[in-house]
Amino acid sequence: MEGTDRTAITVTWLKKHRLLYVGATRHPFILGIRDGSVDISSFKRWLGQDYIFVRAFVPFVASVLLKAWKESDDKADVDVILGGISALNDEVSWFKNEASKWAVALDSVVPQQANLNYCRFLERLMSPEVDYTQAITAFWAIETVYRESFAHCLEEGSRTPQELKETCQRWGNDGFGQYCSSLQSIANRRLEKASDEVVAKAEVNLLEILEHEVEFWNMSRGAAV
Ligand SMILES: Cc1ncc(CN)c(N)n1
Repeated sequence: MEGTDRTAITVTWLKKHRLLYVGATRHPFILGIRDGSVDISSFKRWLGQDYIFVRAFVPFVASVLLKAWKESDDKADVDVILGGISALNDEVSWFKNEASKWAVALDSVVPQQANLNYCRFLERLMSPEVDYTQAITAFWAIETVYRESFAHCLEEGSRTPQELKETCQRWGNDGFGQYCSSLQSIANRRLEKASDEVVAKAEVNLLEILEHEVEFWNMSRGAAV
């Protein structure tokens, strides 16, 4: 059907790796927020650790912007990524506010191993050997896990506690959903034109991202790291 992209590569991947995707987006930590059973100390641990992650995410997104500017076949990509950087700027301020609300001392949070591993992976993705197609696909995947996870906490039937709703809105709102769709369209467009080697690498990166996301949620729940 004209205008309908039935074979978008990212959609095929999410079906192929459904179990892992569901593991990353329907993790017990998220389900605990959604049904109200979440342990607030877990939430606070997640908050402190995610602040560290987001700070490491900023240079990664800046590297994606640079690659888009140099390599993209569509100038509009830079605008979408710039919007992401602007949202990240708000996100950093939000973390600081939220941390003071919950009495989490961000300066004394020590990054846990799962966080360090994920940040190291981001650094690998920043390397010049990783091309724009791989970088934008990874960017889409990382944002989408949060979008899908937190949107689930706001869907009908959820019993998310009032004091956690704003957190869920941050990534679960429709605007963030639109932004993730824009990233997905860019990723699909690039993947369709990419070599088999780049497509294969991007798929491996997606799997690694989903694994890191699961580990990140595990860490928040206080699992051994
Ligand atoms: C671990 C993690 N993954 C994704 C996001 C979304 N920016 C985040 N803040 N933290």
